[in-house]
Amino acid sequence: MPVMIAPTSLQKLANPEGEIATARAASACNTIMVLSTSSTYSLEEVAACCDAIRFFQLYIYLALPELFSIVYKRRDISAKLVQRAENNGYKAIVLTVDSPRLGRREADLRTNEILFQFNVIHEKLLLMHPILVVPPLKNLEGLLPTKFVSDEKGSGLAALASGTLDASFCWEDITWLKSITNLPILIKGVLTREDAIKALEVGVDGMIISNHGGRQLDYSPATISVLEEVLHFTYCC
Ligand SMILES: Cc1cc2nc3c(=O)[nH]c(=O)nc-3n(C[C@H](O)[C@H](O)[C@H](O)COP(=O)(O)O)c2cc1C
Repeated sequence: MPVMIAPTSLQKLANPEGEIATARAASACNTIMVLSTSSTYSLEEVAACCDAIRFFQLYIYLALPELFSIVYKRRDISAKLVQRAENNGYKAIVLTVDSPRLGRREADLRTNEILFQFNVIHEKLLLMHPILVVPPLKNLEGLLPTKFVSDEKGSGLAALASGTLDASFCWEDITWLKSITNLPILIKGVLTREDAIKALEVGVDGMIISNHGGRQLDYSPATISVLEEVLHFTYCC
């Protein structure tokens, strides 16, 4: 069965129905939908609007450093998301492991985008900074502070990611993830044979070979060029 990954909140800028439209299309085409943590419709809303088989894509969170002087891990946030996915009939967790940091977003740097709104949209700010204002990330309402303001320069999106995503998440943490859910766990972002071996050792149920669109780490190999290496290994096991 084909799998469709709904890319996130930015989708809503192109289509006001965002992931709801993707979910309906997935139902109609008998396709599995993977809903992003960062979706603009909540995982409950998406579950209520379609009978497609749905997986939930998970990021692992930190507290925002702007509001807490010490950065600390917020596994509780990820755990709550996993619980909600389970309660709402999602059939697997897709753990994204390839974007501990965002890439150098040159378009953001060029436009000197200075402000990024997290969970809040102010019309006035939209007029001042029409380049990128991300719509509210509904899955995180009540779990993370609602407002995030980036540094004066650079990509607000990259600042948000480095301030909220836990770049220290490692193989041992998959044991933790497995301990909090009975859902199968897929990891998204495997690109090497070594990582595929490690993934099986820690007990993941599936892998998505991906370089996140080639837009995070510089010099990531093209997915097609590593496919054979990873698949060959998997078939051999
Ligand atoms: C606008 C946009 C938003 C994305 N958001 C997410 C996301 O929230 N979570 C995620 O795991 N991947 C996200 N991705 C990456 C895609 O899921 C996917 O990995 C990428 O388009 C490359 O496709 P591939 O994985 O088939 O190589 C996003 C991609 C784009 C273009």
